[in-house]
Amino acid sequence: MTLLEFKDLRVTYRGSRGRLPAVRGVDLAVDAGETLGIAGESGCGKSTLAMAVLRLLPKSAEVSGQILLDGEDLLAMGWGRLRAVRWTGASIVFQGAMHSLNAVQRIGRQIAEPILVHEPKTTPAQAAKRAEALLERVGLPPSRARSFPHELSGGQRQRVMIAMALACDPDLLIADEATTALDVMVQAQVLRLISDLVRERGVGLVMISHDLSVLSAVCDRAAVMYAGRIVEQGPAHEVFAQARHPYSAALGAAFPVIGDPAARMHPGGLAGDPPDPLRLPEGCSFRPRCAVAVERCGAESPELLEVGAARVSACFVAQEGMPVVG
Ligand SMILES: Nc1ncnc2c1ncn2[C@@H]1O[C@H](COP(=O)(O)OP(=O)(O)OP(=O)(O)O)[C@@H](O)[C@H]1O
Repeated sequence: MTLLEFKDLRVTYRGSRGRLPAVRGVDLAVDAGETLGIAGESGCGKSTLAMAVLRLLPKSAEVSGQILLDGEDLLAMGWGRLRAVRWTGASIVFQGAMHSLNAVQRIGRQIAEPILVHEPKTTPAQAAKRAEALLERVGLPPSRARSFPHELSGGQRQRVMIAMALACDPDLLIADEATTALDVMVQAQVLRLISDLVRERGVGLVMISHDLSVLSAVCDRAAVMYAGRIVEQGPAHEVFAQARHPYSAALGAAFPVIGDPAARMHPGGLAGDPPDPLRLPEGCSFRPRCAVAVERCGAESPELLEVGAARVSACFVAQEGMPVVG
């Protein structure tokens, strides 16, 4: 059953330099209990997509299309309904979310707060008990409920944010670079924790990262974004190990998993910079950085089309069945 669906989502920021198209027509679906990774370099529109789900974008953002959560359009609903959906329907953990904890409030109280707001029949004692159980589930001693944020390490605070995001049993969790600010060892532990928790609770997960190898380790499916569009989508390990778009291949090579034989399949890496969204090139947006571009790529923008079982790619070369690594 489809849990979350983006239908032709477009987000344009109005600014002093003009209108900046950050998301340019994204169609994407996540099933209940499924884990979807979204990969791409900085600036490709991943966070804009994530923020759009809970309507957290700044006023300068013009949004069109639909974002359906359980069939209900989040972009069309009133603020009252939206407040009810936040935390219970969908919740989000940001990069560096640990800095958004309230410095002068105990951890347990902060985790209990969304429970008390969204479940008015719950007593403060019951909410406190649930907060302790959640702390335990994210690998922290329940006694930490009495701690203040400054008494915890960065990794522990990020675990608290995950506990808080899951406090009201949402159907969907969005993790936007949720482990990027942590050191590598802690990153791996927190990633495993998120993946265990969503599977055990049947929560749908959208995990956003610039690192395709991270997503391939955690997610069922992966979508790769470039210049505001999805350019490839498929089973996560396949997108990483056998990319069907030259950008995914380069992204996979830029962050190879040490010791993974798949890492050797993509020589090269990621040279050059993504295009300025205000001055996108003619034809395919990736063409200026692409080693396998053909003449047509400079004239036409490729659609996202099927290139194999459960695989889609917006690349003319892949659509012709040719190798995407030069
Ligand atoms: N509030 C804003 N006003 C104007 N432009 C913005 C705003 N937020 C983001 N942008 C621009 O929109 C584009 C997409 O940004 P976004 O943050 O969604 O990308 P991202 O892939 O999440 O990158 P990062 O990983 O660096 O956050 C970029 O060109 C960015 O400069």
